[in-house]
Amino acid sequence: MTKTAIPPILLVGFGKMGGAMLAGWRERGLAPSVAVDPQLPLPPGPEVTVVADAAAIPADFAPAAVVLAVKPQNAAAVLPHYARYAGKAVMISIMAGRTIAGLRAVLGEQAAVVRAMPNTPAAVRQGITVGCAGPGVTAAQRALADTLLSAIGKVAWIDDEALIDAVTAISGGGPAYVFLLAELLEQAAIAQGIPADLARLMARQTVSGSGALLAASPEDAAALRRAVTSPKGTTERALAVLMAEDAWPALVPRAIAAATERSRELSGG
Ligand SMILES: NC(=O)C1=CN([C@@H]2O[C@H](COP(=O)(O)OP(=O)(O)OC[C@H]3O[C@@H](n4cnc5c(N)ncnc54)[C@H](OP(=O)(O)O)[C@@H]3O)[C@@H](O)[C@H]2O)C=CC1
Ligand SMILES: O=C(O)[C@@H]1CCC=N1
Repeated sequence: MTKTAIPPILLVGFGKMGGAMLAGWRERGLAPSVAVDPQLPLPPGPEVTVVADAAAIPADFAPAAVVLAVKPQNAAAVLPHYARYAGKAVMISIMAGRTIAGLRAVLGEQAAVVRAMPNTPAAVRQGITVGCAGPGVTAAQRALADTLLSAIGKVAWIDDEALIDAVTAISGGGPAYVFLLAELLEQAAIAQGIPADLARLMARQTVSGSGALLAASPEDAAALRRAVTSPKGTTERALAVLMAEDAWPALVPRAIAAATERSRELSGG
């Protein structure tokens, strides 16, 4: 018998993030669901009916949750087609920047909206999602959202919606910064004369192995960093470059501030 831990979902936008969430839900056991995307990507499996637009959703389909995973710039055009589910299903938006008030202005005041910010490790159920429940979200709806989001990784809830812009910058986009590090390590290895295949393996395994160690260890990140850094050794030399005042300690906060500001800009446009 198929395990269905996840109730029927209507997934609107089946791109990189929506697709990653769907992969996580399917692995967990997904009740028959519908995904809408004009791209009609590869059939994702028998439990998901893929349709090109809202008009093609079976009339009798009654989702427990509608997950809005289109680009924020498409929200104004796409959302009105889903207002008919508001008041019945909990509406879970993962769109960067789009506020609960802005979503309810389009979906109707009866819409129970959860604004959530996941990340792509959801595809392997290693994501982190931070959620914020809007007005009218019942305890049962919040519990349902928690079930859905827990199926793709860790979940935290906050009351102050304004913090979601910074969440977007840190954990929403964070995987990109980690993947950039893997790219740069690989390139630096090649520049030092290491064969490309080995450079790729070393970079990937160093990033994923460090992540696994961080996840498994009770130590904080700084302690794990110090454990690598032998006094007067090689790592110390590299960290002197990376931790210089104008290097990562300045660049990372600047990058996060830029992304946070962009999330705020996306609230309206
Ligand atoms: N990527 C990430 O790591 C994260 C993304 N997010 C948020 O998730 C959302 C999606 O991002 P992402 O997956 O990267 O973007 P994608 O462009 O990969 O996915 C969005 C998908 O929605 C499709 N789409 C466009 N119009 C409609 C429509 N009318 N109905 C249904 N689907 C439609 C797009 O098709 P087409 O290409 O033709 O437009 C595309 O396939 C964004 O709001 C983003 O802010 C949140 C956290 C992390
Ligand atoms: O780059 C973006 O706008 C989205 C939100 C967080 C990750 N990707």
